[in-house]
Amino acid sequence: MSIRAKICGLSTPEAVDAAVAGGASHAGFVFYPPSPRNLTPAAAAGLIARLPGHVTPVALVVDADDAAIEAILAAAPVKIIQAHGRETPERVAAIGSRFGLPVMKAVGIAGPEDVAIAHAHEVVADLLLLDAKPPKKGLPGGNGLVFDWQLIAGEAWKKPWFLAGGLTPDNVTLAIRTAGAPAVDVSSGVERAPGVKDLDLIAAFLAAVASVEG
Ligand SMILES: O=C(O)c1ccccc1NCC(=O)[C@H](O)[C@H](O)COP(=O)(O)O
Repeated sequence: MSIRAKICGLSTPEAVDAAVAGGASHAGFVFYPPSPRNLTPAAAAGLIARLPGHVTPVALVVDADDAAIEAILAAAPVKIIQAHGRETPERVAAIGSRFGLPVMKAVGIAGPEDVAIAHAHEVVADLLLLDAKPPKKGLPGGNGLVFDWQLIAGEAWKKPWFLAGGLTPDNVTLAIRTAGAPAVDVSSGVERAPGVKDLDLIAAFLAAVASVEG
């Protein structure tokens, strides 16, 4: 089976089209005002309209309350909610049942204790995204930081999962092989400046992923 790839933090039609052309399975849209990749729900809706049916639109939120998620869903027809803050398993379950959409819980991994936290989340989350732990100050994700893939090598997961954190066209092949990842997620590694996607890097990343035997 081929490795799936999500390009996150898309904010222009050109970048969306490059993700689709390169074979991305998921397209991520950030709804978090401090981020350089933040979008309004209306702007995201315009970008989602460009996606063919086989590319799944994902809304990335950070500790969002129900009203904020409602406002996103009222305008933007996303199919997965990516919870990328400090959401507890209880909050992840509540988001899923309130909005009737799959929830992908992002968990920062820096040590074995974080792997245990990810396993606690897989009981309620529909998907997991295993990412680098963010710095104490700054954005809770999208920082281009790599974590030690050996921490999850050989780990068995009950839910579908994505490997994230500092992936690039140059390291994604080794990352997939080391972590045994069935899917990957990238943002900074396909940018030429924070929030500015590079179309050639998107193509190179997706070509590297496609070249890995699943
Ligand atoms: O991208 C952001 O600005 C962002 C803001 C707040 C929380 C998460 C954010 N991004 C997460 C991602 O883009 C990805 O899901 C993933 O963490 C990969 O990021 P990167 O290391 O930049 O490839």
